[in-house]
Amino acid sequence: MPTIAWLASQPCYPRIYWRGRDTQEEVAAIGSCKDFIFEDAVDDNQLSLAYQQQRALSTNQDIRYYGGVAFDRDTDCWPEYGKAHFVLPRLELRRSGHDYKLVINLNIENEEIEQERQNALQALQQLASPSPLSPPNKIHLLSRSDRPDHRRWTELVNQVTHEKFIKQTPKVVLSRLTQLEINEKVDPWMLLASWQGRNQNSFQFGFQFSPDSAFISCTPERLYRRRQRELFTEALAGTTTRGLNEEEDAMLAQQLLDDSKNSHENQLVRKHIVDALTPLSNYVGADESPKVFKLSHIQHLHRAIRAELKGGVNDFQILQALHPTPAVGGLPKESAINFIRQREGYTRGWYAGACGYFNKHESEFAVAIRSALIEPGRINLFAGAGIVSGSEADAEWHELENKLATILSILTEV
Ligand SMILES: C=C(O[C@H]1C=CC=C(C(=O)O)[C@@H]1O)C(=O)O
Ligand SMILES: [Mg+2]
Repeated sequence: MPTIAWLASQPCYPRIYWRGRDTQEEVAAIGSCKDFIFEDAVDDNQLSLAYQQQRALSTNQDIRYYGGVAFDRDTDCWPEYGKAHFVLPRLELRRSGHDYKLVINLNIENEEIEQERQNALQALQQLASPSPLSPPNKIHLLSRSDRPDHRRWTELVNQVTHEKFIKQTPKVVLSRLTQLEINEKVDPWMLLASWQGRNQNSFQFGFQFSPDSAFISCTPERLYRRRQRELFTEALAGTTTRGLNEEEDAMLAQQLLDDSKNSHENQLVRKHIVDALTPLSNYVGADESPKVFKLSHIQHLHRAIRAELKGGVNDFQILQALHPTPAVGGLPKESAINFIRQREGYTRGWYAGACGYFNKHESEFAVAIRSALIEPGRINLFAGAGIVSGSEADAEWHELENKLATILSILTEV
């Protein structure tokens, strides 16, 4: 039985799913032992403080807090998701290859231990036997709307690429919300399982805090993975489509590698990440030349980056330094984010946020792009594109479409 089907069969919330990109591990978590939601603006220092307090309560090395941080913590947020939301799950099923481990968390901070033991037992007794996920149905689309629409998108791209603006702000990653109105029920876990089938080399995760809303993502992009003091991150930016045959595919990949606009898009991310990590690290190394990262409908430029962190550097300093990277925000960070905040015309919420987990020895976060927010009667899809000098509005609009191609091909007849 796939772990994701087990998760979808359980009657409790939150339901959380996490699968790393190149780790063999998969996690399904249900219920919460502790829940930390930040509805008001919260910076990394406040998050760090809350985390240190939690960490001081237990010496258990296995404890993980799963959750996410919104793209922009200074604007409105989605209800339930907040500006940041982390959960110490009640139960976790962790699979590593053929090994399964069931983790049960008890919160004995305020509760009587006997009461908390009862709560945990109850959660175990409530576990339902899993049933297979039903095969995906194509949705009947009532309508589709895009925000910004094509006309507004063109204006925005022209504003960013205007000589005067781009001199000060060389990159802004503009994005679009595509809303699909439907009148049937879509199972987010079924959708995520199908998405996972198409892009095995991506992260897959989902957060469902209540029955009516789920945020799922099948993203290729790692924000960072930390093992003790070793840090892995990357510059993933620059995009083209896949070819219809091997020859065409290789030609497109070569064109992507040779293209100056796409190279620039990627270089800016690489340079920024290296600069941001340097004060926190004893060593930072990044690929000189990019490689091509292939997904089912598109291919990206990719540079791997590795750092040896200085002693005492914590996850929140890493988050602060990296998030949002110029692969989803822009450069300089503040001016790009201001532009997005003022002009994009919708709330990104957790789209392009950072989702993953904290643990004492190893933490991992993905960048929540290629994502969807599933609500009753509506599927919200998100796509962004890095606007730099040389960007053309129509080509970038097309890039947004290409980024939605996989999920749209699962949802609708194409
Ligand atoms: C912001 C997104 O993609 C980023 C990641 C890879 C390539 C990108 C690009 O070529 O523009 C974007 O920077 C998205 O998919 O929503
Ligand atoms: Mg691009």
